[in-house]
Amino acid sequence: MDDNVRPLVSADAMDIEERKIESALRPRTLAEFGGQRRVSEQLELVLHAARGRNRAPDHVLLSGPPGLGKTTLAMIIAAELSAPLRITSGPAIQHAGDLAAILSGLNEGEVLFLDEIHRMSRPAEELLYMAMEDFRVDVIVGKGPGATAIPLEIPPFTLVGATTRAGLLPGPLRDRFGFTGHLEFYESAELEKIINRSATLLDVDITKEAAAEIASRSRGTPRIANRLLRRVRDYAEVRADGIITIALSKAALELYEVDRMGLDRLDRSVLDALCRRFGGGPVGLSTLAVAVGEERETVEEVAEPFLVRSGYLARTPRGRVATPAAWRHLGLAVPKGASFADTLFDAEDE
Ligand SMILES: Nc1ncnc2c1ncn2[C@@H]1O[C@H](COP(=O)(O)OP(=O)(O)OP(=O)(O)O)[C@@H](O)[C@H]1O
Repeated sequence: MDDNVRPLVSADAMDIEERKIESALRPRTLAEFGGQRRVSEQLELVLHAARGRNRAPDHVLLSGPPGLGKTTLAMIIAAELSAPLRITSGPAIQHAGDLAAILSGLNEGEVLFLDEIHRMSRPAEELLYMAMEDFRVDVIVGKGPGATAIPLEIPPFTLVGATTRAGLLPGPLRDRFGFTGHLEFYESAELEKIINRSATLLDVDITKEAAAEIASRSRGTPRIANRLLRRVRDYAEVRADGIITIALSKAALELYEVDRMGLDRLDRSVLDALCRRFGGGPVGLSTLAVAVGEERETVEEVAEPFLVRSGYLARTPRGRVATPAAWRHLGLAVPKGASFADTLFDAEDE
């Protein structure tokens, strides 16, 4: 896929400057963390109780699509416990020894954030089971029949695991988390508040209607809301007087090809391939990913959750299927006798 076809939502397309701004916009406390009321309240309780007992809280698993606040919550957990935070990720831990080194370097009460925990190697995962439960790891010294396991004590710590694919975690690993929080997509009103907060931090003037317009195109995702706000701010500064009005937001978002339902180029190209090339499906995920020139994971983790939630795409045992709403969204006639069930949800009032 050529570079300017990269979706505005793709995390890897973010440059360093963007990451810095993203980090500056992160809420620092649970009180500042908007939305996810249930998870916030539950976490508040877990942390409060742990503080009262003066003990490290249970391990926490956070799951949900990208950009909903898992990293932010891990940082907040550490801050609320006044504990240092160590950050690593599943793909960075390919050998059990990598994990043993990290764990043995932890101090008492520290919070270890393990992002993309579902992508850790199997031997590392097994080592983690023991560390989570017994605060101990066995370090294997030597090879073959002469190898010996030397037990190593680890000070009590709290693991915060994050995953976009909770279903991929083996049961024994999932069971070792004392608290699991599933993050849901945000309501527009919640995103509007997040946009207003970010606008204040960025010192940008935005009208209430404009904040609502950006929120409604942000796919239920704060990261996207903040990113769209920054792009609209660029537009306002370059083409107008810096103030973000509703007309200006609409013009800017049109330029960035984010449509009124919040679909971007990647979403539309997935739907387009599904309808025009595969007659609405069913089609396998890998074939669909090749057709749009993206990684399978990008289609599955970035585009699909929103398309499914918005009622444009259905996952069936035989593959991905476009719903009637998808055909209509692309301005195409809904074919008669196609394989989808007409009872599938309809995203638009058309
Ligand atoms: N509840 C919230 N209130 C305000 N801002 C939020 C909230 N949740 C997330 N954000 C903002 O969205 C951005 C992305 O959040 P974060 O990095 O925590 O997401 P994530 O779920 O860890 O994503 P990934 O799975 O891609 O790592 C951050 O800049 C953060 O400021």
